[in-house]
Amino acid sequence: MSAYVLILDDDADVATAAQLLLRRRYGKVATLCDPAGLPALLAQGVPDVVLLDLNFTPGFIDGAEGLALLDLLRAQPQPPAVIAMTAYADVPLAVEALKRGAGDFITKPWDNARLVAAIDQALARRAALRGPTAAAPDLMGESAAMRELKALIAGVAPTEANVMVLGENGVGKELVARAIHALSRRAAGTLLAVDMGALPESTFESELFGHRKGSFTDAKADRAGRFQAARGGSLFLDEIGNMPLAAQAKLLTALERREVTPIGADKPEAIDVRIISATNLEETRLFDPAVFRPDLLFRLNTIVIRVPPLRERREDIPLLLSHYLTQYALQYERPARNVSPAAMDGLLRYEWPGNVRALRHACERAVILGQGADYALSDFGLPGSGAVDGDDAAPIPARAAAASDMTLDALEREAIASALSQFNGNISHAAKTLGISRAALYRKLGKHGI
Ligand SMILES: Nc1ncnc2c1ncn2[C@@H]1O[C@H](COP(=O)(O)OP(=O)(O)OP(=O)(O)O)[C@@H](O)[C@H]1O
Repeated sequence: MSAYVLILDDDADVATAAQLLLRRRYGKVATLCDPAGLPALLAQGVPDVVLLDLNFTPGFIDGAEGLALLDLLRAQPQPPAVIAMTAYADVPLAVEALKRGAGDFITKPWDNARLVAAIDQALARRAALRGPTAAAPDLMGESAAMRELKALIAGVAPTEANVMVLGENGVGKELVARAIHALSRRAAGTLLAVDMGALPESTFESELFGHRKGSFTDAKADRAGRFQAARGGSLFLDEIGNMPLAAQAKLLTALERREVTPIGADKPEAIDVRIISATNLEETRLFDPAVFRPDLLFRLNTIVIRVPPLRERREDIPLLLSHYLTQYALQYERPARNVSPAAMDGLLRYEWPGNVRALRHACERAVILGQGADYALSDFGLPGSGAVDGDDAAPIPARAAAASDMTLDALEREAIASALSQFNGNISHAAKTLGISRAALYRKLGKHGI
């Protein structure tokens, strides 16, 4: 990650040890042993995090000089997060540092994992302070649940922690993954998405780890795997719960060693990716060792983000409706219309088993097929949403009749939308019904921007 960490310690050995530990993890790690050089260094750029030795001058252990440096750091226009270090487990001094604005403190000799965790947390807090609601602009919703989700994303994004996103079909897990990447220090790198459920076991290693020319019949040239292609960025492993156990073992080895060996290569290659994974598997299934290896789970779910289903944040429905109805009305050049009060009532009460994806498809359908002055509940074509009530206009027009003025492209969209809605957003079932592979369905979803 491209965070800038400064180690301010008069003991050059200590500073170097910390630098060696941290520079593999953070973009820039500088050391400074003479505090007189601090103003000049700050003039060149303020670090994100400073590890500040409080007992700075040898022989002086009251911490006065360290605290003065802390004040100087805190006085910067965009002050760094400061983690105070003390060799003496000097609690009063550490407390004084916390009072003066240090975010955390650790004692020397430090525990490596604790030090890294403290830096990650400091970075997360800084990001959260930048304002969680400004984060994740694509994720719409102002309900308490969505605000909490966005705050969590903003807090977690700048850390290097692997994140597992859980939630039902169509709740927005991929959007969450994209938001995490966009707000992370890897944002300048790529976010590469891999549908783990659609990856055939036979090509699993080649796809993920790459291969060398001639290593098998079809290996006509060297090929980088997804791990190499995402270097410096994030790898989004979608549908992780659908991975066969054998593939899980291979993925685990790569994550444990933090290196992959392309097929036919004699040397492993170090990996530099952050893993964001997602699944719609229920947690009871995910925690079943017969379904998912606990050791792999442990590697992937450092942070778990649960995306709540739409029925648990119904306040977001009007906003999402208005967004998608407007978007599709523009796209299909249809007039802007309101949702009738009765339709709104039905849409608010609907269970939305396919979540936001289903809502989006329902809006598209309503825009294409709706005939009344306002949108009626029946225009949204929700399975089991109940009868059309008094206020609402005509019954749902027959698809065949409406299809005559639709383009082939729009028909394809409509077929995909109704298959997804029929199976509550379940990609595997929808693909089966449409007679195409899951991978092909994903491509079509991308093509239609669904
Ligand atoms: N909060 C939201 N705001 C706006 N659009 C959303 C939101 N959540 C989901 N969507 C839209 O719903 C659709 C499904 O979202 P996404 O692909 O992220 O869901 P998912 O949980 O990854 O689905 P699946 O489990 O089926 O892969 C996308 O079109 C996405 O843009």
